[in-house]
Amino acid sequence: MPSKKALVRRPSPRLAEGLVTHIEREKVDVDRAVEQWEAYVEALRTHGWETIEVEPADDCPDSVFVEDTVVMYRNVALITRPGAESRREETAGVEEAVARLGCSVNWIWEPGTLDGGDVLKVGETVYVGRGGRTNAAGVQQLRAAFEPLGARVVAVPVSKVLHLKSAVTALPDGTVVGHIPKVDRPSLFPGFLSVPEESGAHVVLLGAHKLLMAASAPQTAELLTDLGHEVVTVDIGEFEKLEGCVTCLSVRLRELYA
Ligand SMILES: NC(=O)NCCC[C@H](N)C(=O)O
Repeated sequence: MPSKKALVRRPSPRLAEGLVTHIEREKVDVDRAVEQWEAYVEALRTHGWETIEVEPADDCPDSVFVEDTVVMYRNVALITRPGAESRREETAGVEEAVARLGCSVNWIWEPGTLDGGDVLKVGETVYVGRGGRTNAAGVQQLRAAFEPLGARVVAVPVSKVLHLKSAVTALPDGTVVGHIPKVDRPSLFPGFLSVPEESGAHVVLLGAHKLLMAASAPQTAELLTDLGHEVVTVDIGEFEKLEGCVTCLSVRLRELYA
């Protein structure tokens, strides 16, 4: 049976020092962030996901954004080489966690850089954002890792936001959702739905038509509910101050067989 496991990583006490690239820095309340993280993890559990905590990386301020350190395709875990040097030490603990789960492990190597936030899977299509964190060598290495497994890798430019998945994610039916002012080339996606809020572009598929979204996108939640989806919301305001989204706080492992 397909698995419903999700990797998560407890916030570092140094979270407030996390990187900020495209927005003004705002003070982060770490205690509040921990509460928000716990509620996020609880939402995953409530909707049927077994959460697995990666060993915390207290010296790495951005380590809670675990999605950036590994990309899954089938049972292969591609350990990334994050574009920001300050994030490179985050990968060791994640590598150990996925190896323990029985994944095959592969790596992005120098000179490649790639952040998991730049990778969006829609069926067998793997979109990869070529932007501030993922370089051309990273894209090539991702192709080399996943195309032999049947993936169709499509590279798309990202210039307006941190990661591809800060701009677009996908609904269960494959429709790509994005907030137009933040999307470089909406026409690259076969089915594109424009949403009214930037954080409305971030959905985590909890299963069937259930979507996890940030509480900061009420109009998009209404739009998607009206299209027959069930929307579950969480407040992740402290992580949004660091350019984090609902997607980046977990890595869903859907194709491991127990
Ligand atoms: N995949 C994501 O959306 N990751 C967010 C990473 C935020 C972190 N402050 C960073 O700049 O790397």
